[in-house]
Amino acid sequence: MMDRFQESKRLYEHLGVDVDAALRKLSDFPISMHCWQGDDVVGFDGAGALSGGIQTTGNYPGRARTPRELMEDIDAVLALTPGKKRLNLHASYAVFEGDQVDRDQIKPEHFRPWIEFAKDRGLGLDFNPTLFSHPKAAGLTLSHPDPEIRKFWIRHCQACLRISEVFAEELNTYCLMNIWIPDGLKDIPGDRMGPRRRFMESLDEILSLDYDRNKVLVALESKVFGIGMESYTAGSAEFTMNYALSRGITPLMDNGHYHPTELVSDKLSSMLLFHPKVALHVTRPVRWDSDHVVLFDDETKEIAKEIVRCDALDRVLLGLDFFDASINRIAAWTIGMRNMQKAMLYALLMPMSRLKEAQDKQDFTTLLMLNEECKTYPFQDIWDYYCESQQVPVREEWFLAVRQREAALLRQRGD
Ligand SMILES: C[C@H](O)[C@H](O)[C@@H](O)C(=O)CO
Ligand SMILES: [Mn+2]
Repeated sequence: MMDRFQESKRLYEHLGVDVDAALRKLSDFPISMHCWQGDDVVGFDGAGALSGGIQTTGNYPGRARTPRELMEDIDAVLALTPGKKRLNLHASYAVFEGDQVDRDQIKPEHFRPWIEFAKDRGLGLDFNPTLFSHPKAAGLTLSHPDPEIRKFWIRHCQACLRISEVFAEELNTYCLMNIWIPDGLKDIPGDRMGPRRRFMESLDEILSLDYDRNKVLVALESKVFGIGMESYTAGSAEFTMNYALSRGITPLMDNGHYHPTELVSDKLSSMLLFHPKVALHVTRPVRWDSDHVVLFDDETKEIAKEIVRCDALDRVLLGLDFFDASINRIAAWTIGMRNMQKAMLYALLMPMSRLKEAQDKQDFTTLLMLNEECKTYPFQDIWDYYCESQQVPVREEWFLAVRQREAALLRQRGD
């Protein structure tokens, strides 16, 4: 492998790319791994059916049912994925060793197993209040006309701020706490301003808590529609971008949350001009916000290229967000995590300064030629070398480990 790597490295260097620097940057760039692919976004607080206009489809056997099973599955994926990782939790994954409490009463102690899990693996923890799959989330939450419902979810989000602070303190890294609400309407609204004003006021109350803004980065995730809320969402892109900019929190773009012809890769540079940090949920929408497994496809590569072109590896907080229950969940996670790393490496191996120079000179012929020729450079040799250097399986060898584990897993967990 080393001979192929050295030969391919020379080709990239001839193109003007510093391969060693690319590998170093890649190994330092964290991907936040979403916990919810492992159990179909069910969680452990008895939430029951997934609500909020999102859906997991499929019923492949072996879903993780307990914190221990989910942690085992996360470990299985970590062993197959190169690079730096963080773990992204939802509040509904609280572990109640004593009496269970409602979501507005959760405390850091309810996440102690996760803190120890992350500490033992050198992982940072990111966090999400869970404003769905709950009796008080039957439609609207932070934008609800009933002040008691709003106050419940405000208390929940403030409880999550305290938990996020403890995550950051104990793991000695920031915690990104991302707020997404499902609030929307199935059909044409009679009042678009009211819910958005209430949402804004609820967020202001949440952020009035004296939390450590150096440790906890609050993000706000937009959405354009959901199942059962096709006609209106309170947290539209315009709302979340303006709220985040005006309050100094972090906007989060999920590339499944826009109209089909809109591309997050095209939005990122604009956001980076006005925000110190931008958070992402990289996913794959198919016909709708279907949360398919991330592919090594053009848009995933283009998002990665924009992060590199904008020199924003320390300003873009990248997490994955997909949940596919139709295939082996460990394989789904591993494919998505490895593909995001591949896309970042692919971008880091692009001759960005030459592409920019060609564009600035309006030499669009060279620009097109370079973009196209780069597609057939020996990326695979560099990727294989990277996996080997990160002590993870090369090419499809990771799949053997998944299949070997699956048989025992299915005997233990059944359907
Ligand atoms: C589980 C996540 O909070 C959820 O997927 C959210 O990020 C989203 O994208 C909803 O469509
Ligand atoms: Mn998302």
